[in-house]
Amino acid sequence: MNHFEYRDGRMFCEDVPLEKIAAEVGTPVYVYSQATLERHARVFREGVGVLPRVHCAFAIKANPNLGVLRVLANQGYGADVVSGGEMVRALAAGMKAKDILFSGVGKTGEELSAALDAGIGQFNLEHEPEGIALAALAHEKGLSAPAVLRVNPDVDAGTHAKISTGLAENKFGVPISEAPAMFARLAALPGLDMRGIAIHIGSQLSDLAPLERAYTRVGELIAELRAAGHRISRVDLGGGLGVPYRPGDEMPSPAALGEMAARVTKDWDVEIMFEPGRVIAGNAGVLMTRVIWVKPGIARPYVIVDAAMNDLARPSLYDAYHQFQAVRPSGETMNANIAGPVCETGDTFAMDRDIDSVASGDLGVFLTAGAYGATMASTYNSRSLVPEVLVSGDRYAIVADRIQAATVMAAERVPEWLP
Ligand SMILES: Cc1ncc(COP(=O)(O)O)c(C=O)c1O
Ligand SMILES: N[C@@H](CCCC[NH3+])C(=O)O
Repeated sequence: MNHFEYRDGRMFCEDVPLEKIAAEVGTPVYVYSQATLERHARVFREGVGVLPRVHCAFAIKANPNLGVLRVLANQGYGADVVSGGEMVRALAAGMKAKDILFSGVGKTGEELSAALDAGIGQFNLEHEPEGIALAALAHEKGLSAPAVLRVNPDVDAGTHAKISTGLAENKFGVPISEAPAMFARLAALPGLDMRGIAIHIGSQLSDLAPLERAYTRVGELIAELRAAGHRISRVDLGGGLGVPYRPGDEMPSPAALGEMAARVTKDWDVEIMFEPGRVIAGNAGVLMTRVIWVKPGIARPYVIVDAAMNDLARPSLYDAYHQFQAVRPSGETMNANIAGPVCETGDTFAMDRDIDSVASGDLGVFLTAGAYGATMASTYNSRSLVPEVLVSGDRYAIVADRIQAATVMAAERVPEWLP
């Protein structure tokens, strides 16, 4: 069931007309459906639930809003975090420290120390010096840090180059060929409790085959590590499942992922972690915007909307496609470019696209904006930071305020030596 649907010719999120949110909160604004978040969380958990021992940690970089995180915490999700800031959010949202795992190639000593103090459940080590530093910090505190080694399986995930993470040339993980010797050295350190292996080969994967190749390589590595006498109790299989952005896009389901993972891992006898991000949040949110002008262009008009690349960076960053729909469609269509007000030629959301006809003042939405949307927003061009709204049934709450340029400016100052 889709929780963004038209009723009487206008788009609703659950039982709230989007026009009401636009009138009361203004635009641009992100709108999330709690029911969709809950459904996605349940469907993913049930899909991978065919594995005997499995934990789900939401990759909170996809959507770190506190309200959204609370919904997922209530669904039993832990968190995959990549910074001290994300850890603080996960804890504030009610996720238990033991259900938090810490990924990322550049964890600082300060972040590692804070995570040890918080008692998080798993450190995903990205290279040996990081493991040595963590071991020393933990030993000093009289602790033993639960850790897994992230390996780079050198598998082409078949996704956009900028969101591919499992190729040898990418910065993530250690070469799988070097993993056995490195694992042995790390396991020998006091202060580290080396429990297993982690991988994550990329995001927006539309095919399970690269994941299956990567999992298979991990299976071979586990056998090798066990043969060398290591106890392997945990494997983190990362995230990456894609979502449909365009009408007709077909993506593997969580159930298909679960079936494949159960088959490949059947003899592993370990706890399995998953770190889904986009598949949980992507289609649970839209970015609502108002048309400012329809400006004539050479081949087709530019629909200038009040959202811009600073609010939703994916189209300008990855040429990503986000479907545009009018909140109150007239039934007519037009061929147009859609652009924002930012002073960059690349501040476009769509070029040469057939869309619902819109005119100045009309509302529209960019779909599938719940993941890597608001979280990547900035205040470029001194625009406000975009607000976020969570809908549940016929209620809505503003879960992130619009931060005005003046508020951002209040944190800046002119040095006293300047006249
Ligand atoms: C280590 C790690 N885990 C999980 C994710 C979440 O990925 P996705 O949103 O594609 O599920 C990412 C982002 O690609 C990541 O880097
Ligand atoms: N920001 C990317 C995903 C990055 C995944 C993080 N490892 C996107 O919008 O598609």
